[in-house]
Amino acid sequence: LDSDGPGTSSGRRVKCRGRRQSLKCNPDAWKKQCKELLSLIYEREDSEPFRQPADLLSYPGYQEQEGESSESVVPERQQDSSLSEDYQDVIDTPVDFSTVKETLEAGNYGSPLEFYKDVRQIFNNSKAYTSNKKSRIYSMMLRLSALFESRIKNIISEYKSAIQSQKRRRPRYR
Ligand SMILES: Cc1ccc(C(=O)N2CCN(C(=O)NCC(F)(F)F)CC2)o1
Repeated sequence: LDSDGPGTSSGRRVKCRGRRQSLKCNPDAWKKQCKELLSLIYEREDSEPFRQPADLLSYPGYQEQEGESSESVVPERQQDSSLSEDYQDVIDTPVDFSTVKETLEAGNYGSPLEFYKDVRQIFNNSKAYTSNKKSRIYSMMLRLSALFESRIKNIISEYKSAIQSQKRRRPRYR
């Protein structure tokens, strides 16, 4: 992501002379691009487990129902050790796509790098929480992460070169 791209080391990036909106020079273009990427993620079924905060309530039957005898039949899923520990005990920084979406729409990300950091936390939490690399949710995360990484790298490199070309140009007096 750090490669400057052609023509930026020596002279000015003539591509960005005075036409910010249409070319790859608009340092604010990343916001719309990240919103579009987030919509694409929401369209994927793979994102379903990551669209709202994870907690054991989302797994009905994992909580002792009121008045249920202590020898309640354990749903067979509970035997999957990957879910036996409380999510909040394992994960220090819970984050899901609904919080990322809110932050982006509120304009509370200063750059696509901050957006990238939060989304990567979603994926890292899933890696940390699973104890079974074959679990369905983990495999959903892997597919979603591959899609995300393939799209975010261009958003970030365009943002970085827009910033670079902004630094080299003469200050414009409004
Ligand atoms: C078995 C396994 C391995 C890794 C994960 C994982 O990444 N989790 C835990 C479950 N989870 C939710 O509980 N999500 C909330 C709702 F409502 F979608 F279920 C998503 C995050 O889970």
